[in-house]
Formats: sequence, structure tokens, C-alpha cells
Amino acid sequence: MTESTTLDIWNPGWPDPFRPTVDADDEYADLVDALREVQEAVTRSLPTPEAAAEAAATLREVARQMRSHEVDEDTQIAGKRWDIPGKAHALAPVLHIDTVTDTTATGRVTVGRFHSGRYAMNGGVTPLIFDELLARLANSAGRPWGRTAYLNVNFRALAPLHTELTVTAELVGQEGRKRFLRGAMYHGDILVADVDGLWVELKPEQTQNISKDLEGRDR
Ligand SMILES: CCCCCCCCCCCCCC(=O)SCCNC(=O)CCNC(=O)[C@H](O)C(C)(C)COP(=O)(O)OP(=O)(O)OC[C@H]1O[C@@H](n2cnc3c(N)ncnc32)[C@H](O)[C@@H]1OP(=O)(O)O
Repeated sequence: MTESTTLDIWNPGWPDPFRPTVDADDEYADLVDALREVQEAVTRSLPTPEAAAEAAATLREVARQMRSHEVDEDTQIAGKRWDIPGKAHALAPVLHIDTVTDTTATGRVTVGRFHSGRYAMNGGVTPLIFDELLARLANSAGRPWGRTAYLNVNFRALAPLHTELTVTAELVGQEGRKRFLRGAMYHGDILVADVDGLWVELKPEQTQNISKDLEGRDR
């Protein structure tokens, strides 16, 4: 079993459309951090109508600025910074991936009120976190790119906000193109959720056509 110490490397088995074609610099990561701050602050706020209108105008101005730098999805950076927690995607919870071996992975995550259901992690966010860690493991160790076929999540206890949770993943079996994974999320010793996932290795024609298949369907 080989320990992988290169969490940030590009796996050569992954299809090109997922690779950023320009280098992201730290200013881009900082921009996404600032956007996360906005998401959390807006979620926590009850502004006066005047303050809400002023903030909305400011945010629309930022959107206008960003639209003038628009690129296509193959070129965008968001979701592709494999080297930083949360991959520079503002929706994704900031998952710190600590270890990835051929068959296991571990990580840590803390969420705030932006990702809250009511005083605890929203039930739609838990699968996002599992998908991130299990996908990283499923698609590591030189394995060709596979796509999530299912993620069956069991919610065992409330996952607290503002508290570090640990997440584990294990590759438990492979049959042909199918990779079976299992994962768990803990608050201390308390199991808050577990998951069974299936990744199916893409056929060559499925990876070549990723961008083409989706043309015109992303708006
Ligand atoms: C917003 C979040 C922010 C994060 C941003 C991060 C960005 C980074 C992005 C990173 C990347 C993000 C990537 C993403 O987000 S992936 C997005 C989520 N996943 C998808 O959209 C996948 C959609 N589905 C497919 O593409 C196809 O169905 C796949 C490829 C999965 C299989 O279709 P394919 O035609 O190729 O294969 P097959 O049908 O011959 O099946 C083969 C075998 O598998 C078995 N099987 C298949 N399905 C299931 C099932 N559900 N339960 C049980 N078994 C199942 C099947 O029985 C057969 O078994 P066997 O008969 O051989 O024994």
C-alpha cells in the first residue's frame, strides 16, 4: 500500500475538462474566501430595508465586474483548485483533506450558518462533503476517472455547526468498472452520518465528450 503525500497533484487519469487551463493565483482563492464571508454574513443578518438595498446594489456591481471576466466552464478556476480546501468553490464546504492512501482518506470540516438546516448541518450538505472525500479517494492512486453513481447517506445524529467534524472514507471493493466506497462523519466519538457510495469508471468515449455532451445545457 503506497501512502500518497501529493494531495494536490493532478491525477493523469482525469479528463481534461476538469483541469484549469490557466494557473489560479492566490488572489482568486482570496476572492472566493471573501465570497464565503459574504454568504455567511448575509445568512446571519437581518438588515434594514435600506441596508439590504445598498448591499444588493454593491453585490450586483461585483457580479457586473465578474461578468466582464467570464470564461467557459473548462477554463474556470472555481471547483478546480485541488490544492486548497473547498477547491475555490463558494458552495462547497471547506473540507481539509489530511490523508489519502490507495484505499483510505480522512478529512476535517467545520460549517457555519450558511450550511445550516436549523442549528445543525443541513441534510443536503452532508452528501456534498461525503461526495468530495469519497470522490477524491475513488479517483486517486492513478485510477481512471469515475463518476458518482449513488451516495446512500444515513443521518445518525445532528452534526453541530462551528465545530470540527472528522470524515473518513474507505475503498471497500472493486468489480470491473465499479468502485464501492464507504464513509463516516464524526463529532468527537459520535457518529453523525455514514454513507455507501458507488463510483463507475467512465468509458473513454464518456470522458472525451464531457464538455460536448453538456453544450447548451448549463443555462
Ligand atoms: C457544488 C459543489 C461544489 C463542488 C465542485 C467540485 C467540482 C469538481 C468536480 C469533480 C467532478 C465531479 C463529478 C461529478 O460531480 S459526478 C455527478 C454526479 N454523477 C452523475 O451525474 C452520474 C450520472 N450517471 C452516469 O453518468 C452513468 O449512469 C454512470 C457513468 C454512473 C454509469 O453509466 P454507464 O453507462 O457508464 O455504466 P452502466 O450503466 O453500464 O453501469 C455499469 C455498472 O454500474 C452499475 N450501476 C450504474 N449505476 C448504478 C446505480 N446507480 N446503482 C447501482 N449500480 C449502478 C450497473 O448496474 C453496471 O453494473 P454491472 O451490470 O456491470 O455489474
